Amino acid sequence: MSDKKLQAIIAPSILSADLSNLADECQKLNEQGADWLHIDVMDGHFVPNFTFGQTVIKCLRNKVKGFFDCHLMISEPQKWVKKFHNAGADQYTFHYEAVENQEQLCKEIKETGMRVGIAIKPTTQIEDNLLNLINSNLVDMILIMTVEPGFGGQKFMYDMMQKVQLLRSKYPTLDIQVDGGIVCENIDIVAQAGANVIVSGTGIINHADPKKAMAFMKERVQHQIDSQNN
Ligand SMILES: O=C(CO)[C@H](O)[C@H](O)COP(=O)(O)O
Ligand SMILES: [Fe+2]
Repeated sequence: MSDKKLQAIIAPSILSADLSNLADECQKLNEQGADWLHIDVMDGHFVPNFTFGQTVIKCLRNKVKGFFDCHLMISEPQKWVKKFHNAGADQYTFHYEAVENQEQLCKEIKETGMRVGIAIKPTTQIEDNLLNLINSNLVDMILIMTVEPGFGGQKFMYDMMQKVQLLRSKYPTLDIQVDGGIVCENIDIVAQAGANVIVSGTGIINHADPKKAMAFMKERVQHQIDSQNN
């Protein structure tokens, strides 16, 4: 992990897109400067909302290039690793709260070649077990939720920045993602806390100029990374 260089990554959440026209919407986001496409998978059980599953991702993969950053807000995420890999997912971010043996699941995801992400809800603290998983190099990214998972368009929770700061102080090159309520107006707060992977749904897609919003967010986050390293 130590020779890795931290990069600003902008990952618009397609949850806010016109879902009747998803492939075109994804292509448009790619052309407008998305680094990753953030795909929110919800099962109506782990969270009180439904979105799409691996069948939709497989269809998208046939038409859309780029990195599919899949955020699994589902119970029993261990049951879907191979299916999502076969569908074309590039990263499999499961919720820490949804599994008992996180280490085993990390290994199973790694074996497929997908990157491993672990998400934590606002009420979940960074406990020793999570740090041990990061220390074992089993985790590529930690997702600090800045809203309660389930819906787009919610209000950003400022107090989650303590978790981002804690992780960044311990792991200078770990990918730390933030997700929920992030807009151009609060990008400096997440950047200063140490997040480098930015998910934004309504903040980008409902912006008058999504290309400009992504470029602005990226510049602010990269500026913060560069100023920390100099
Ligand atoms: O995981 C999510 C919700 O659970 C979404 O990724 C997130 O809410 C993005 O939408 P917005 O930027 O509008 O808050
Ligand atoms: Fe998400």
